[in-house]
Amino acid sequence: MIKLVKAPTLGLHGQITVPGDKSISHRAVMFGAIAEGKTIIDNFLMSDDVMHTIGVFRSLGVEITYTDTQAVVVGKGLENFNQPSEALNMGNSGTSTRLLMGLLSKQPFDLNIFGDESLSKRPLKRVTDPLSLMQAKFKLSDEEFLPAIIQANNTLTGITYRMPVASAQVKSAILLAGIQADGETTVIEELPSRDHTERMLRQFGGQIQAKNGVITVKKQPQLKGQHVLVPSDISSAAFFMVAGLITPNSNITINKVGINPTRDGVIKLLERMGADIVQNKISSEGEPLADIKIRAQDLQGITITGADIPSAVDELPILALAATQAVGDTVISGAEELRVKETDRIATVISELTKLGANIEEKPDGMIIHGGTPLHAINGSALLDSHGDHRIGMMNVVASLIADGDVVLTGEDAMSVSYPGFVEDIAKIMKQETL
Ligand SMILES: O=C(O)C1=C[C@@H](OP(=O)(O)O)[C@@H](O)[C@H](O)C1
Ligand SMILES: C=C(OP(=O)(O)O)C(=O)O
Repeated sequence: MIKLVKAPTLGLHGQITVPGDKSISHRAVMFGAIAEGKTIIDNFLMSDDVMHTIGVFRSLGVEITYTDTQAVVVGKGLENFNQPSEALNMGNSGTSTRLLMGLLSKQPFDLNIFGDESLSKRPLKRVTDPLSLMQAKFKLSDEEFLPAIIQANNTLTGITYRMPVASAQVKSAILLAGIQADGETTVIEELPSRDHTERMLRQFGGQIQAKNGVITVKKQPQLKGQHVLVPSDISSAAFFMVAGLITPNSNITINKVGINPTRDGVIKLLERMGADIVQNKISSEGEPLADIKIRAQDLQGITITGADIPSAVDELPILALAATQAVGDTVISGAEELRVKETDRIATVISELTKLGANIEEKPDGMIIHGGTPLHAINGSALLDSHGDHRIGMMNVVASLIADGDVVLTGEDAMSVSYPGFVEDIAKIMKQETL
């Protein structure tokens, strides 16, 4: 349990560099492991989720070493993994689970996989349905959940698959099987989801075609180890963007954030709410980067619909907090995917923010946030809970910056799933009133 503190009246100030991108760090380890030779990954995210991806490949015999911000993977190729002696632990990580169900769907031995309580409630048929059409074989608990077995298999065949949900994890699982399959594999997306898998496959020397939501891969010749520079994670930066906007008198810069257009929905949505966000672009060979400048500002309520969700899917909790401070209502619809994340994020956002006086109506596919509520611990004190969900934990920490009364947070350990050191980094930009 930790005591949370209100920001000083002088606001939040200074520069902050958030850790490396989680989605890209997972993928860099995966591509590094199946490539030939060494992959060096800089600004690597050393978080609980990514450690589970590392753990899986170590169990498969891949040599991986790391320091604070760099990882080195000595690739083995797809056909030389060792049979692990134990079940593979995916921890809390949906990305590890779903991508690896595709990547490891053509191994000569069974792979037992399991995860924590939250991950064991998250749906997997969305990946096993298309992968089974490709002739991969799985056994799921209750035909949907972990623990599961990725069964031994020596054939994969390409398919054409129209995505029923916008999900980069499903798309990536199919593409990672597609690069080992006979024939062509095509994924058709209605709405664009994050394209880090496609970009990284190209960087590792692979061939992929992607145009207007139609993405095609074939069996690849041996990929080659690379030097990967991971951008700072926009999903982590989002907590600082909203903290800077809603905490009076703030003025902060968030350094070298990844602004891939399939991920920058949080910036677009905050701009629609009236935020003036300065993006100083930095030239880079890989993913696009920018320093982002934020000042405290008044915001207006907006309407967020299904088409807005994929590029901001993990940022909806912190956007909901921003909406509690906006003038007017913010209506979020088409966001049913939030119900199958680490928690039901529609329910947990509402349960936590209402403890601080927010006025939010629950809808099956979203919420209506009635803005303009000064946040305060009801009856003077509030016990917030991360519910084991890193993004709910971090939303609570940011909410406490503007909340009156005594606020404490339980389940703070969850934040290390994507951002170890988040509370310490928030403390760094709290300018002391005596300065
Ligand atoms: O591919 C990825 O790295 C991710 C995709 C998204 O999940 P879905 O594919 O389920 O939308 C996102 O919520 C998750 O945090 C990371
Ligand atoms: C949903 C998330 O991750 P994952 O699906 O990898 O557990 C997230 O990071 O918010």
